[in-house]
Amino acid sequence: MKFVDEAEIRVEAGDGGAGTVSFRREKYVPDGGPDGGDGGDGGSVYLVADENLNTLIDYRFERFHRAERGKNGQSADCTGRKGADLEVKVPVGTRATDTETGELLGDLTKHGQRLKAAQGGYHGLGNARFKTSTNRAPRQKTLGTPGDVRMLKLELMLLADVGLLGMPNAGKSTFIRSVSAAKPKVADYPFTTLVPNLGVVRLDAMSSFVIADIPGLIEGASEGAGLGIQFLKHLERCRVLLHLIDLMPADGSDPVDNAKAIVTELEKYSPKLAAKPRWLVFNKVDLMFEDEAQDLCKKIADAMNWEGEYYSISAVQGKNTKELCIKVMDFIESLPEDAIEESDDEEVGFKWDTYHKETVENYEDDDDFDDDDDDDFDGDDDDDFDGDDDFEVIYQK
Ligand SMILES: Nc1nc2c(ncn2[C@@H]2O[C@H](COP(=O)(O)OP(=O)(O)OP(=O)(O)O)[C@@H](O)[C@H]2O)c(=O)[nH]1
Ligand SMILES: [Mg+2]
Repeated sequence: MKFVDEAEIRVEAGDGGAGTVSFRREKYVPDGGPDGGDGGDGGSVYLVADENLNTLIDYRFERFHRAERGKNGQSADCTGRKGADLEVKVPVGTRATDTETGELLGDLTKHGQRLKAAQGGYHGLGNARFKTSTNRAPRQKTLGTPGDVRMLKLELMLLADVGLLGMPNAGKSTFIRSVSAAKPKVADYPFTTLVPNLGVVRLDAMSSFVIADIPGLIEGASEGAGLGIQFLKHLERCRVLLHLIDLMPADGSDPVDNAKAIVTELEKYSPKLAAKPRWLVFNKVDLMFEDEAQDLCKKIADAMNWEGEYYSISAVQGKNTKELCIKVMDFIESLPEDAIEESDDEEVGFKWDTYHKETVENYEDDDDFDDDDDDDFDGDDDDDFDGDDDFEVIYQK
């Protein structure tokens, strides 16, 4: 399953600093010559691929990125300092496009790869540069050129490594909430989840995987019951499926029947999908005593003639969930690289969880997006030819 994560950002390179007009003024040096220094170049903005990042979500909040402006030249032939470059870190796999021209800037495919997204302005010249034999006291200077300003679309294709499968209310969304930062809605009625959700499970700085939560399946889904099987197509590219089974369904249904129904629907949908590595995950062990739960899990697995892996967890209490994720990670890492199928599958609109959505909405609501009250960064007053600081600006620290 391919999820598309995307964000639109504005990058502004720094303007070049202006040259200055100045004359040497010193005791006992009458009519000192011109000594106005050049300005410094403006800083450029670079996109840098960083394998520690998994998503572009942060760039939905931090939308404006500006490199430092070059300082103006000063008297006594002092050249202005160059503006610092700004590095915008993005996950490996990010593609950047200029939204105005549609130009593809490039794909960042390797850790550490740098892509210049906006060129800094060139410095202006000070009056010392204009001194000639005929003009000993030039009053010319030039301004620096403005830095590039671009709107960029960043896109990241994410491949879900793990897919969650199960009846409504099995606890799929609860599970993804407990193991990742994703916060899809959880409720005790069927079909709470209506669109796929994605979570990134991070075990440590070096290992993480992407997990997809899809709406529940019910018996007859292949004939259109419930929400049907349309969402199963999102699991086709996963490397392992976790089939969640509610040990004690609130509607009194039999967990064995429920589990078998899911397998039947899966087979009807696609034998290929049904043949994928699939593990049974018995959920809600907190509802009974430990040994009772273990007996029941075994009973269900036997009734299904299950010979593969099975685990028991409590998604709500986070019991055994970490252990399960470690097993999943080990399994994924043990697969040969070429087991990853490339697909030109249609893209799936990516839904971040409600938590992120609400945060974005609140952010937009409180309307201080173009508040420039904290603009004390522009202390260097003179020749600041872009007076339009209507944006929240992220500065290089
Ligand atoms: N006791 C207990 N309840 C759980 C556990 N996991 C989930 N639940 C409850 O089961 C109900 C359904 O959970 P969801 O996570 O929404 O289930 P789902 O599989 O995502 O359901 P759909 O989105 O409708 O397909 C909620 O009331 C959860 O609080 C668990 O480990 N123990
Ligand atoms: Mg759900």
